[in-house]
Amino acid sequence: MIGDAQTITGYFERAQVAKTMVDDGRWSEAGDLLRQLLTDVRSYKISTSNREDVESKNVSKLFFLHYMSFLQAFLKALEASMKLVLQNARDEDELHDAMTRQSGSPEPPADPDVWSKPSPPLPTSSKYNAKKGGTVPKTQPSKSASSAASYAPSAADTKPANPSQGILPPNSAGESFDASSYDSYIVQAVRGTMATQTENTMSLDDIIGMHDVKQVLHEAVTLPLLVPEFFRGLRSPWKAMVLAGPPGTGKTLIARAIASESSSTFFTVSSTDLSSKWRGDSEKIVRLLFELARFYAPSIIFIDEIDTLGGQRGNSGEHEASRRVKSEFLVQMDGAQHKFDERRVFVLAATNIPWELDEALRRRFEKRIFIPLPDLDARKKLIETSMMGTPQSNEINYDELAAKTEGFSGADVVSLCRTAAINVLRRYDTKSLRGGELTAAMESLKTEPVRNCDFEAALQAVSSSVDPDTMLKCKEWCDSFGAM
Ligand SMILES: Nc1ncnc2c1ncn2[C@@H]1O[C@H](COP(=O)(O)OP(=O)(O)OP(=O)(O)O)[C@@H](O)[C@H]1O
Repeated sequence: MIGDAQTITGYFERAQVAKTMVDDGRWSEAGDLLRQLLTDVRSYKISTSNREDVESKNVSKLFFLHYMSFLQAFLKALEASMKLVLQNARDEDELHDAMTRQSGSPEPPADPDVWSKPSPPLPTSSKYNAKKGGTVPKTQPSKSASSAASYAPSAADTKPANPSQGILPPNSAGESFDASSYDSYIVQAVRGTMATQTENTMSLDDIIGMHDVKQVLHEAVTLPLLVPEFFRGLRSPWKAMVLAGPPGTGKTLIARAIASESSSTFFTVSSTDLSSKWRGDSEKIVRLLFELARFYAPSIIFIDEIDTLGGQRGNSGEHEASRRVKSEFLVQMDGAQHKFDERRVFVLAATNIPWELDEALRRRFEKRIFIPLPDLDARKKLIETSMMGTPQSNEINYDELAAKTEGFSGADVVSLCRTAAINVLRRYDTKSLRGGELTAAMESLKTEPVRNCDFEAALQAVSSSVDPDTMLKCKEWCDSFGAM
């Protein structure tokens, strides 16, 4: 048993070392260590030499199995996350190499700040959703599309006839997008990061509260698709809307829900990505984003943190590159609003600091809506919904709990419930349990109801993440410029 325990502890220590390597960006070393560790874990056999009797053998076996399965799951998760990070790092390198080759010289950035601050890794997977009247097939990037060659055109093949081939799926009419005026790495960038589409089956009913916002979105996005003949002339549908409110109030959630409910293609992009990721190519990316949105219409382009893109123009701190991206964005918004009425593109943006918005951009968002913190009813419903499926005691008074969470955002309320659900564990001394005892205790804890005391403890640990001053400023901006 002692030998087994020592070996297992050793595995944990090596796994921790591998994780540190991943955190430090030492991918290759971490990969080697993980591979070796996995081999060792798989081939490890429990020793029986130091077992005295059958009972102790069984206990140690259970203990062993419990930890081995935990360790294997941990290693697998670590390996998967490392692969993802590696892929992102490789994509960024290839993208950068391709751009350098393209321009013929290695950078000297005109905008050093923009170049030197890398954005966090962007999502790489992207799937196309079912659209009205047909299903857009999921993209299966071809071998060449996903390889370095697709990012970095070779001398012999600088520009393929249609770089979207193998990268972009046909639209619902079966047409292929002609991306011949774009380099394939730009198409890949938009396809892989900005054109990520929702696969969710969310509905507006999943959003708690926000009745007015849901109504406006229903009128602006869903109804014009269902009864286009009504939305003519003076009734032509709204084209752009900005949601302003504190963090964690469900702005992103509502964007996803309306895209899903209206069966629209969903493009989601953070403006930080646009303004800093691909210096010099950002304008092209914005252009392609809008072109693709029209091609796969009906579409919703969701821009998170629009303030980053649409900050006050002419500010001394504003970089030339950011200015160009913003100008392109304004041009594209106008294009989306006038020329392609039959190809519905709805631009939805979100911000926590609306007062930072450029005036020109603000005007283009015809609807400017304040997303408040959830009220008492909404908080109660959020608690009830979050707790659904988790055993809970009848003693819990949701009205009282809702009253105690005044000032919480929706995300804070969800966090409170999660903390309370986990607090069940703290009522028991699981630290002293081992092997079969621990397994049995955990099994019975699954059905142990969450009690008032768990919520009380959670309320000590979780508080509102919203700064009241920022929230007030947000509300004041909406009172001055808002339009429901
Ligand atoms: N009205 C709501 N209905 C249901 N869940 C909500 C609601 N508001 C917040 N939540 C919960 O909070 C989480 C965070 O919400 P979301 O990311 O949409 O907020 P956000 O306003 O976009 O935040 P940020 O400004 O930080 O991007 C959601 O995943 C959900 O669990």
